[in-house]
Amino acid sequence: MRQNSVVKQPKPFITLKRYFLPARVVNLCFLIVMVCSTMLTWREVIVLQGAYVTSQRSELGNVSNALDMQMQSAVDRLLFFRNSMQAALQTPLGFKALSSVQQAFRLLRAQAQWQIGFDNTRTLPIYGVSDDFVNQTALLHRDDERLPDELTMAMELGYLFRLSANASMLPYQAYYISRAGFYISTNPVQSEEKIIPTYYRLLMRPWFRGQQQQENRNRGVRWYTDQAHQGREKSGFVAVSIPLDYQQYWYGVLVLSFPVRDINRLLVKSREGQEGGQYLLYDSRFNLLTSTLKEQGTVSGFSADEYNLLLADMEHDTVGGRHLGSRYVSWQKLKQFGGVLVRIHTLREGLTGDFGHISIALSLLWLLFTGMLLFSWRVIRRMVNNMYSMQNTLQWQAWFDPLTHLYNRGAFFERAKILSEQAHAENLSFAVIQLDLDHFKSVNDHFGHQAGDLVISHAAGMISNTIGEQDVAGRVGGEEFCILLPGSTLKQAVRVAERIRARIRGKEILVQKDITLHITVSLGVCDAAENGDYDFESLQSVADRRLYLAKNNGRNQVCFTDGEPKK
Ligand SMILES: Nc1nc2c(ncn2[C@@H]2O[C@H](COP(=O)(O)OP(=O)(O)OP(=O)(O)O)[C@@H](O)[C@H]2O)c(=O)[nH]1
Repeated sequence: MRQNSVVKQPKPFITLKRYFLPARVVNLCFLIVMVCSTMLTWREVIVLQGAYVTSQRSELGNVSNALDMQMQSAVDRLLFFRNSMQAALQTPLGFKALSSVQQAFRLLRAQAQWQIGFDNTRTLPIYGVSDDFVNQTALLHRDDERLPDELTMAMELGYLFRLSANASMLPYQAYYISRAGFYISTNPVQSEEKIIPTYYRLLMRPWFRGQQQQENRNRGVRWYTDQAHQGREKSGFVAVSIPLDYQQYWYGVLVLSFPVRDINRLLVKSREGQEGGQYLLYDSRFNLLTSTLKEQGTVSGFSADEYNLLLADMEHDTVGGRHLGSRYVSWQKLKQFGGVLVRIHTLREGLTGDFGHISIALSLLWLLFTGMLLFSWRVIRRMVNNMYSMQNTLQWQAWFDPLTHLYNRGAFFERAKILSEQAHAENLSFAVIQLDLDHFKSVNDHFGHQAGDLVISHAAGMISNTIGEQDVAGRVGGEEFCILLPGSTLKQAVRVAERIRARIRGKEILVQKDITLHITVSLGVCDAAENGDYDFESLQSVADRRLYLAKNNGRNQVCFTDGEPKK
């Protein structure tokens, strides 16, 4: 017997209702809100991350542009010096003072080391070595014809070196190293015995050796770098040099050298005003030149794997960045000497900066929102579940009788109307059984109301178990039941009624401790075919009339005619 609904609903609607249970709808809504809020927060995080990366690159860009500018101006100066020197060689000045330099040289040239300190407030001293030193050293050559002009040119250059003395952010040392066994420098020697070692060291530098004809065929500007080794920080440099040639003769080399320690100072200074971050400067082969890390000069700042990852990135781009563990590493190739400036920003630095504060606030907001969402989801889920079960209970109570679990009178009549109309429309037979417990009052009177209830519910159980799937039973009065049998003829309905009567009669009901009862029922049966009338109320009144015929005739029997009932 189907008892789930009085009014039949279309199948798709029932399926939809099953899937869209209120609890499921609540789950779905909250899930959508949570996914959307998480996606929105995630989007914010991505935008924030983009802004962070941009800020890192811009900080790095500022420093690397400053470095590049310093080095570009060094190149400009170098070219200016070279052109001035060529002009000086072409048109030597005829000042008397300058010719005294040549005289001084003639007197000193045989000495192991010498210095011509002429007009030191205007120009720079010339430091030199002996003829023997020059003769014994490959690459050096003292050409007596060219020497006078070169010496006066050197004095003029000293004047220019002084004029352009360092006012720049990045100090440099300027040198002219002549192949004729002398040099001038903005970095004066402390004592005369240092002239030979200094000159020798300058000759050994790649910036000098690298300017030989076969090494630098187009005779242009060349950059050279040397790492600052541990404990020998002073030795590191980034230098730009150019050969001085005139009338196909290689006179010497002009060099502007940036000591690594000064570059380091510039990098340390650049960090001021920035939100943390450390800088590492690498040469074109990605060897560390200097870094602002504490362990400066001793570490590259990266593990071998990280180092290789960065190298791979740098193969194709001139600027980039990536997260390495908890650090963000941005890098930019410098235009001037092929070096790479790297900025490392740690998570700790990031968290204490603006982006960190915004990220923390964003995460906390998301956590708060999600927490509140989950909390309200639990509350609403519980409320919806309670309301749903309450609604089901109320609905059940509106349709069903709590004692027998059969349709109550109102719901049964509604259902009966629908089923009788359906049977009529489909021209099906339609039978009705009206049933009443016999002498039920005496059960109440003898054994109490509770025992009476027990008897009623037992009788209802037996009715339910006896009727077919398509049949519908309802409790239409205190101990009165009605059964609809759509598709059953009168004969079939009488057989069902008989079965019910026999079963109830045969059942021993325990009403009190040690007390059992046998009860009987009287039944009236009719069907629509008898009068061709499908109106349920008419059918029920016929069945009721026959029920009373059965009662009058002695009870415990089925009556299906309006004449003499049949026992
Ligand atoms: N225990 C109990 N008794 C009920 C309930 N509803 C109605 N009754 C009682 O059922 C009895 C019906 O008695 P009557 O209508 O006089 O009929 P009867 O005693 O069954 O006798 P006949 O129908 O003539 O065989 C009344 O005493 C009602 O109080 C119920 O829900 N529980």
